[in-house]
Amino acid sequence: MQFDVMRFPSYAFDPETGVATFDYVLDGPEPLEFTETITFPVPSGRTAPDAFYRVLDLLHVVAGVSYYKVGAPLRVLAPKPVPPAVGAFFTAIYTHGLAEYAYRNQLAHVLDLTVEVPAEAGTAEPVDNSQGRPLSAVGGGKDSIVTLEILRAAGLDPVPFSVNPNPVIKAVNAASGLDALAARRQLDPRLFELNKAGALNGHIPVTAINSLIAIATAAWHGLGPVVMSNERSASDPNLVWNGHEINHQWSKGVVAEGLLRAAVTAHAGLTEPYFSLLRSLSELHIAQLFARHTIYDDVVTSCNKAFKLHDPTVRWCGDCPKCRFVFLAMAPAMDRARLTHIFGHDLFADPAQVPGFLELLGIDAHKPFECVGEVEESLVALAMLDDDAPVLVALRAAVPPQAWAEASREAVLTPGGETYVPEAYAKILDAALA
Ligand SMILES: CC(=O)N[C@H]1[C@@H](OP(=O)(O)OP(=O)(O)OC[C@H]2O[C@@H](n3ccc(=O)[nH]c3=O)[C@H](O)[C@@H]2O)O[C@H](CO)[C@@H](O)[C@@H]1O[C@H](C)C(=O)N[C@@H](C)C(=O)N[C@@H](CCC(=O)O)C(=O)O
Ligand SMILES: Nc1ncnc2c1ncn2[C@@H]1O[C@H](COP(=O)(O)OP(=O)(O)OP(=O)(O)O)[C@@H](O)[C@H]1O
Repeated sequence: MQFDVMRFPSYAFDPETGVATFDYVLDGPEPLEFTETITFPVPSGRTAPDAFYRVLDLLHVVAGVSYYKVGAPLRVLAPKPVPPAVGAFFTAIYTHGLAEYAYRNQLAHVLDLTVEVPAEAGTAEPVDNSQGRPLSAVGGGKDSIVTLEILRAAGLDPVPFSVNPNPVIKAVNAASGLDALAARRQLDPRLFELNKAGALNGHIPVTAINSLIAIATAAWHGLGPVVMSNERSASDPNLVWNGHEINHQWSKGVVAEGLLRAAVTAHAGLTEPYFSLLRSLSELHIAQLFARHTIYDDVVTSCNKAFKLHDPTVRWCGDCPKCRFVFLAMAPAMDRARLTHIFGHDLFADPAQVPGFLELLGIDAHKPFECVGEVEESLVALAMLDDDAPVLVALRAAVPPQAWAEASREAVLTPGGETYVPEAYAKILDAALA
């Protein structure tokens, strides 16, 4: 299959049902057409404001990555004039956001794309949304639980929100006792047929898509900022290829956060659209904060296999990089019985897990293409554990002396780095960390 250009013919939105449909074309000798459907929760008695439609303009282009990856055409033509900040955001989504896909499929041209916009538009009138109730994105894992509980403890009355909540997310919301909002996202089923037939495939920047759906929902429901739980280490690349950083978690990183905020403010006017409350924290630090909340122990699930569209696991699979990393990160903050209860497995008792843990410790391979923390975090977590579980004994023996010396507990557990957290929320975070 060969395609010259990707186009975005139109999108439609019905405020009665909350259904938005986004059309895409991969143009070439044999064009392919796709339609993605997103169903927003409908608020009672609120007309969708201009800002909502303007966020849909951004979502239309960003959600196109799932279809772009079928053919990787050389050109991507955005549908309407937008401010320069939006053009920069689109290009970053199609290059950095698809970098892992480009690397795995050896498609160097993807990293050099520029999304073409028809003309430059002016910026939108400001819409002050900073004082509304926060919409708190919930993914079912430990990070968003920590954010939800910090916001709740500060009396901010957060609204939990998820895209396609699966049983894990529903159970987390039930455990929180808060009323949640949800949006439905349906990929064009044709994509799955093409995948079965061997079309190009790979990772897409899903957090950017979920984030824009969350911002549109907040705008329609008259809520305040969308609060994410993306950690410091999400900005850390997996490897460098042809001079480009390849980061599985790029759309969770701080650069993506800044570009997305700037694009939404420029095009939709929202003055405080979106930030990650946990940006300054390591995963290890977040795991320590999670350990304070036992009410989620029967439901919290970070394993990505539980979030597959087809044949998901019920909870933790117990044998993937993410399970291993979160197990290691939580281990210093709770006793082994509680940890084993949460995971349904004791990963430190199983010697078959040793090679996977060695990857996390930076021995033998690059950081896995998964949502796992930095090598230093894994080393510090290991150094904080002093019992003789078989896996821990093997890992201690394998770590070279200089690696221990370079891993600083203080650096890992001290908040730091660039963030976009507004002042009022920064005070709340400080209080939670005190
Ligand atoms: C659940 C999961 O980890 N999925 C990744 C996996 O896809 P798989 O085929 O095993 O399962 P499905 O997710 O059910 O996908 C079925 C097909 O649909 C395509 N697709 C899915 C969602 C979408 O928005 N667009 C799509 O085109 C997908 O490509 C499949 O063909 O492997 C894929 C290839 O590496 C990954 O792209 C799948 O990742 C999902 C998009 C996903 O939701 N993953 C999150 C759990 C995830 O990775 N989150 C990151 C966040 C960073 C980021 O925003 O990039 C993280 O936790 O680090
Ligand atoms: N289905 C979803 N709907 C809305 N937001 C989501 C969804 N899945 C993930 N997110 C959000 O995207 C961000 C990254 O997700 P991620 O999976 O890393 O977080 P998590 O589930 O809270 O924690 P963990 O890292 O333990 O899995 C988080 O802010 C999370 O709340």
